[in-house]
Amino acid sequence: MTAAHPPPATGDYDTSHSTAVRRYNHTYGLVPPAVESLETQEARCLKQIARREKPIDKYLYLSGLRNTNVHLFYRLVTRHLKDMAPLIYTPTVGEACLEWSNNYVQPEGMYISYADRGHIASVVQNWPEPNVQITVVTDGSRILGLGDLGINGMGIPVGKLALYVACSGIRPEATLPLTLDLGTGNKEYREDPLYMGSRRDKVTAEEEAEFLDELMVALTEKWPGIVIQFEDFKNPFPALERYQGKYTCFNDDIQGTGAVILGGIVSAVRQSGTAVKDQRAVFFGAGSAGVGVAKQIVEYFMREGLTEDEARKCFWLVDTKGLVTNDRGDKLAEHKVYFSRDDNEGKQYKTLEEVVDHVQPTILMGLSTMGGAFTPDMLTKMAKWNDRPIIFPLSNPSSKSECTFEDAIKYTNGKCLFASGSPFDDLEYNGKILTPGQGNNMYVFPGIGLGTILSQATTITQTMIYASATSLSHSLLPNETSQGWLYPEIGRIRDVSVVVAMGVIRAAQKAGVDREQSIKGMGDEELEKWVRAKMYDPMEETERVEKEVKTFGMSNGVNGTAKAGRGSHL
Ligand SMILES: NC(=O)C1=CN([C@@H]2O[C@H](COP(=O)(O)OP(=O)(O)OC[C@H]3O[C@@H](n4cnc5c(N)ncnc54)[C@H](OP(=O)(O)O)[C@@H]3O)[C@@H](O)[C@H]2O)C=CC1
Ligand SMILES: CC(=O)C(=O)O
Ligand SMILES: [Mg+2]
Repeated sequence: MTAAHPPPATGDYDTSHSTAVRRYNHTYGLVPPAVESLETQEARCLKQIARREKPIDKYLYLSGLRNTNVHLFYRLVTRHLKDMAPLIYTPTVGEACLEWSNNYVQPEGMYISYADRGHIASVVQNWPEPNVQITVVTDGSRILGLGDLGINGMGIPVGKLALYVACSGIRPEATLPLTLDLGTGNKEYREDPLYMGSRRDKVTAEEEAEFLDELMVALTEKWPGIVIQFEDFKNPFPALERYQGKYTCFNDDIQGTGAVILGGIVSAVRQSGTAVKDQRAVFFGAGSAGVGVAKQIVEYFMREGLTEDEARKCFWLVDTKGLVTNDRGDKLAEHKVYFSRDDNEGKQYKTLEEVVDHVQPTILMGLSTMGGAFTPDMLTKMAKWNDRPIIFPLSNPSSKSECTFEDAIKYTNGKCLFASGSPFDDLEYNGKILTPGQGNNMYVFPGIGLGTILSQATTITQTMIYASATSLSHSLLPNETSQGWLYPEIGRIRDVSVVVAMGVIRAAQKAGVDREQSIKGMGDEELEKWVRAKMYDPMEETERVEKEVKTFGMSNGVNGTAKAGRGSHL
């Protein structure tokens, strides 16, 4: 009998590993003989990506890479984030979700069905990784602006967690993409023979609540301290309310988006030249993101000296029925009530156009899922009423953006302060290259997660979320600020995540929800060093494994039974 040894993990097939590591990991002979430099590996990957024309094919290639050579995948993504983010995240992840069941090759994460209620804990036990630190969970019911995609929404937890690893250095094996199969209202999918979820209608809100209660217990019993990020639920407010003081969790669409847009608005308001008290914000979309963003900005306006009522009155929210007012005649969803207007003098404004004309806003915010809703006429008027109109079409993916960067620039004569949810290319205007901001929660959630994990926070407080926004706004470099950018260069996102994580850690300490004792007395410089040292760096992985084998290989023999390749966790 030969001694049993664990099967190789995906990182073990890395062609950058030396012969000694391959022998140690029992992968010798299972990969081509050349021991390759990172540059050679990268050149091959870039060549393979370049020869695929469609973004979805590039996405599928990258998924394959992640599943067969995880560290190489992250080396590529971290070194080329500006080019890779649109392929592994929005907009391409939207297409990947739409076609998830058609393109299925491997699981990518965990699926838990409504039929599993009563024994969710035993399903969770099947996840092979012992040290999960963070999960992104969706029920697939509002995937980007694409509607209810059921379990095809798995692309979102997978994509968000890939950004956690690439942007804030959580180790890949410490992440759990989780999709809840609670039925779907998507009839087309239910009737599609290739759809891989349950073919039942979506469970009721009460059934979902009961299911989530059991899930939260199961997750935290298996992995105490796990950070739970709720993502792309159609109605996420009840769960946030139920769990936010009890578990280490947050809702990315309400709170992460609120924070990232607040981070950008602080600079935009400053550059607009209009005082906070004179800002008038029309929000197209009064859902989780719209209300989440508006609430964060209210808090900012209050810190700038407005009373809560004055701050609240700076917002006009528009949904499918028009301007949200007290006397509209329908029963308002609870989350809309706070912003409902009482100064419309009985008149109802049914369309965005009417509201825009009525309010003459300084800020036009789009979180509506309605691509193209900001018309040339509205954009032109925004430029007529304001020196620097703030135009944020934030819906994802690109096809749902309320306007393009090109149109915003064209119809405001280059005057607007712009950020979109999905990326747009730079463009030349009047001989100048203009760079659009990307107001996407990807600038904050990696830092929120990292800061929460590192401080071992028991809950994620509102002050931690607010700190992520202010830290983001302080993370711009002088050359970025001087060009009028609202968000930092995307390629610097690892550094930005460190700044955000530090802000979150400090806020956790201040709120008294932190448990990591060793960093309590650290100054900022020492803390930053400590945070950076805790981050997974795919560029150092080959060397780290090499060292590990040298150390442990000596005691275990070249074909030792211990396994190299798994890093120590954060
Ligand atoms: N940039 C970023 O980081 C983020 C962007 N988003 C994007 O924001 C969008 C909305 O997300 P979320 O708030 O969670 O979704 P919700 O479903 O919670 O909200 C959508 C809102 O838009 C309104 N709406 C939908 N269709 C129309 C229409 N035809 N006319 C007027 N209003 C309409 C809805 O009205 P009603 O209430 O009447 O149904 C609702 O208020 C998505 O595209 C998502 O991708 C979300 C999170 C982060
Ligand atoms: C970015 C994001 O979270 C969304 O569009 O839902
Ligand atoms: Mg989302």
